Amino acid sequence: MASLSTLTNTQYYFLCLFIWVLSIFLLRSVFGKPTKKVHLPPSPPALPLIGHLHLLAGSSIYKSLHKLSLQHGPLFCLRLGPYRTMVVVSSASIATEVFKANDLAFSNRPALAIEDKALYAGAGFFNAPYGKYWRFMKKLSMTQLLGTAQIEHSRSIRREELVQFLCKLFDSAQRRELVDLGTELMRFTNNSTCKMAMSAKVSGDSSEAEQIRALVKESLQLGSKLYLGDVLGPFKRLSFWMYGKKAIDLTMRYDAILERLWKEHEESGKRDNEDLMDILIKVYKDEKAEFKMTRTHVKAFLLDLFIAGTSTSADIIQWTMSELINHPQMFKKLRDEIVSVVGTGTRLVEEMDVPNLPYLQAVVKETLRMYPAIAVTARECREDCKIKGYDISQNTMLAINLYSIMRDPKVWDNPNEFRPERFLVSNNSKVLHKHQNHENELTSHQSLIDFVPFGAGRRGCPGSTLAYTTINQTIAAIVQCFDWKVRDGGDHDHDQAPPKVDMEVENSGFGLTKAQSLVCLPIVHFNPFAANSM
Ligand code: HEM
Repeated sequence: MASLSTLTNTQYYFLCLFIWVLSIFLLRSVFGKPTKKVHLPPSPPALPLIGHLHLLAGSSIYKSLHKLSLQHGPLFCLRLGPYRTMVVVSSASIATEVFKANDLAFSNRPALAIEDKALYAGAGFFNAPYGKYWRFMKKLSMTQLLGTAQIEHSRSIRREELVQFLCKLFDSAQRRELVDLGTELMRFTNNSTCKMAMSAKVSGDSSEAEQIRALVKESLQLGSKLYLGDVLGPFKRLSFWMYGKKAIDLTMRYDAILERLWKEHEESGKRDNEDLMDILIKVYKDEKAEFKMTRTHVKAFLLDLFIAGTSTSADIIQWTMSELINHPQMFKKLRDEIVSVVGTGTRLVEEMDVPNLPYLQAVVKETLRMYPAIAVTARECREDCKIKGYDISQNTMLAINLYSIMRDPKVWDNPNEFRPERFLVSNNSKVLHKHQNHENELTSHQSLIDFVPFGAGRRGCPGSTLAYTTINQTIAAIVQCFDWKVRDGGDHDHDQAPPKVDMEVENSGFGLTKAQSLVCLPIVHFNPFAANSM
């Protein structure tokens, strides 16, 4: 008989269905029907027991929710099985009400189905309930771990890894070899994060970074199944029965790497180049710290950083390069801008050049708008509240569709068109819009929250500055150094337009991932590592 952990998705769905049938009758017979009358947001017709779950099957969650919002409006309500209600937000004006007036009420996240048992779930920061631990870690993240000083401090690590990445591309270019840019970018962002976080080895047979890359990939796959287990309501811990062994095995492998690195950090004593693990160990040992972190808290936080920060940045760089290859005039405009700041044939573009490259920043923002790496963010309501006059009760799950908000035609002209200029004050301007959010006035004193690739409010992404830093410089360097030719089978007629990058999106998961990795040929335009160029 197949072990429970090897159940296919279909078998898993049927098992869930069976458990609902059983549990609904048990619970209804014990507790009866709720009596309180609430004014809920509109809702599509539901099926018995499963509610609206069938409407979410077969496609990426953001796509299914976006489609439903076109029929049912920017605020609607879905029933996920008999126990869970999910309210879906799909417009900038409602998101503004959530993130501004009700930010505190929506500052919890739904808990994972196997909480406390694996993946350090109970101790993680990403899923931590709003409370003493989350507030302590948020402050630590913003002031030390992911703050500007630490980002500055780790600049040389990012540059070293970027040079390694570019050298690989120069190598392929010399051999006229196609490069799988998607895979190489994932390796690059992972290596950078591993080194910045805990000075991990990124090359050789025992590369810790390679092991972590594999673990992060497995965690992401498992994570989406564990979130599904949430619809089992009071029985959600049963999903531990199905995926618990896998999750524990994964945690143990990750734990072994971290414990080894922790020991190395303690043995090496005080170091000049403090990484995140050094800072976390210091806080862990600090008897006077506002919150007493456990060893598990430290490890869980580092795991969160890897899961939240590596594939997201790699995906955005890959989408940006795909759009630039498909829009040669934008590629040229960006390269001209870089040359105007850095000069020709002198040096590699650096992080410090980015503030002088507004078009680069606009290109990256436009990619983040069109291809959010996390397309839907989930929150949970901490207390009864109202949105647009509708009742949202405590524990209701809130799905904020960042994709829909950033494609809202009421706010964005031609939202499906890639047009970086929209982020500049005027078409040929060299000035970016001042605020992160696109400037639209809701009232004279309340601006609309409509640019949300990193979410918003207190649970917004604490890694956005690091992400912008990595993405901007990497794109600038790739454009400065290489021209790109898309794989075309070699028989391409030179009178025709060059082949385009396939922009299809993978039909699963929480974000917009490219269905096909970007495979193309780098052609050297400028090599800053050639003699006398650095
Ligand atoms: C392009 C890159 C990235 C994107 C698009 C992105 C996007 C997001 C989004 C949408 C959220 C949820 C926000 C919300 O609920 O309002 C989030 C949360 C988070 N992100 Fe990022 N992120 C990126 C990079 C990073 C990096 C580099 C790190 C750290 C190294 C990071 C760490 C986190 C953490 C820890 C949270 C949880 C925050 C909390 O619950 O309080 N992210 N991110």
